[in-house]
Amino acid sequence: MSQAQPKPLLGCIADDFTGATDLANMLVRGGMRTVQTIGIPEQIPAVEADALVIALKSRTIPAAEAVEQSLAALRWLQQQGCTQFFFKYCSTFDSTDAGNIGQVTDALLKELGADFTIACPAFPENGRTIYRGYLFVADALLNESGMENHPLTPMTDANLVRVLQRQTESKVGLVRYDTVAKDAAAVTERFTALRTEGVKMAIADAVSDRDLYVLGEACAELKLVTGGSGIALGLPENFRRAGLLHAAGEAAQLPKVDGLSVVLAGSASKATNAQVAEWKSKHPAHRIDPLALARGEAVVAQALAFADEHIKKEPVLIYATATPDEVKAVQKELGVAKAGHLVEQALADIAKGLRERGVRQFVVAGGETSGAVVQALDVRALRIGPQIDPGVPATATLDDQPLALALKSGNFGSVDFFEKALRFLGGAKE
Ligand SMILES: Nc1ncnc2c1ncn2[C@@H]1O[C@H](COP(=O)(O)OP(=O)(O)OP(=O)(O)O)[C@@H](O)[C@H]1O
Ligand SMILES: O=C(O)[C@@H](O)C(=O)CO
Repeated sequence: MSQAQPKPLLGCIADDFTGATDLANMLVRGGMRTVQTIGIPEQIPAVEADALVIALKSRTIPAAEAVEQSLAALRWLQQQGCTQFFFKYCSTFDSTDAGNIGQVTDALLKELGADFTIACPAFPENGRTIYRGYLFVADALLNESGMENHPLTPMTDANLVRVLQRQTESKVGLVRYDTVAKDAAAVTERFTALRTEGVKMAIADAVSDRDLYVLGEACAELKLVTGGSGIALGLPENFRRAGLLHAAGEAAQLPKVDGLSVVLAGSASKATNAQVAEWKSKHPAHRIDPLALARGEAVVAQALAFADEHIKKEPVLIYATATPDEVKAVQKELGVAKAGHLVEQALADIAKGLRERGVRQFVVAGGETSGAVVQALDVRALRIGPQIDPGVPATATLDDQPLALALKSGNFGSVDFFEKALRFLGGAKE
């Protein structure tokens, strides 16, 4: 961004890569031209943007490191001229008692000299709603939704006030549904009351997009907003109302990217398991085995040899996706962190090998997995394009020879998502 260009308005810090594209997708839908960077960029992307989203990989690293990286990202965004800031985490509040949502929020508030923010992971379009502080995934409480089996951040308590309180010494409060059901003025009044009670962060109930628009409007004056992508629904309108957002026309245009295509899945979520099964019933697929990786077998070379047999004719899926029981068995043998790292590294190496073979369109399932893959592909920044499914846009790298990427959060996407995403990356509009 040169000095002559208008400054970005909203600066966002996301704790994982697919979460970043999810948020960017929401902002683009609201008419904000959005650029996502992979980590804090060394060079400023030379494009105009109303919102900047920095994708970190800080969800499951030690809290002190997550704080340090998030603060560095905040300072960079401040230097670019952003005036409001957003900390994006998962719509299923993925974290452990060790962090990192509470600690990062505390640090960002302090750095901004702010005394209050909300914490709202609700995303009704994808089935995440919050009532009386309890998070539901579709019809189930969070701790009965399958998220209790997550490989890295098992969620065993659906009461988000309790979950967040365990991650911070600041007082955590609640903006109840009865207030949100009124209007933005009632919510703002509640913010004031909570501040008086010494509350620094408040979980906000929301069961519909209407609630998110109300909350978004009430957040207009907050320096920091935290949550899932849903709470960003109402933010573009605040800038428009203030006469700051002039972007006209299409915020979601991408260059055309030709080349071979693949799907890489390292997510073990329910949705990804179903998507893998659907793909396998129709197309070539190859499974990578974490235990074979641990034994030092040539798993990457085998996967690339499989790809060589097929990719010139049709796209392939390479996956580590397994059932919760299979994942648990592997983790018992290798340890959670080692199992995750081995699989991520293998998929990252496979992605590099595939690019050398002419692959230009990558669909990647899983936030940690996407992080590993985009780092391996040396991706620096992404332009965000049209939505494929709620929470997942098509994207293209900001390079002379762009790659087309769809980075899917583990639990997002319809059962035929992989095929649909490849159609989008190939330039189709649906
Ligand atoms: N078969 C397996 N055994 C053990 N670990 C696995 C296996 N398959 C995947 N993993 C690991 O599980 C983790 C899944 O995390 P990832 O963030 O990629 O997916 P997700 O949690 O479903 O997605 P999101 O974070 O977007 O919700 C990764 O570290 C991955 O390497
Ligand atoms: O909010 C979500 O559910 C996703 O964007 C995500 O962060 C999953 O990793």
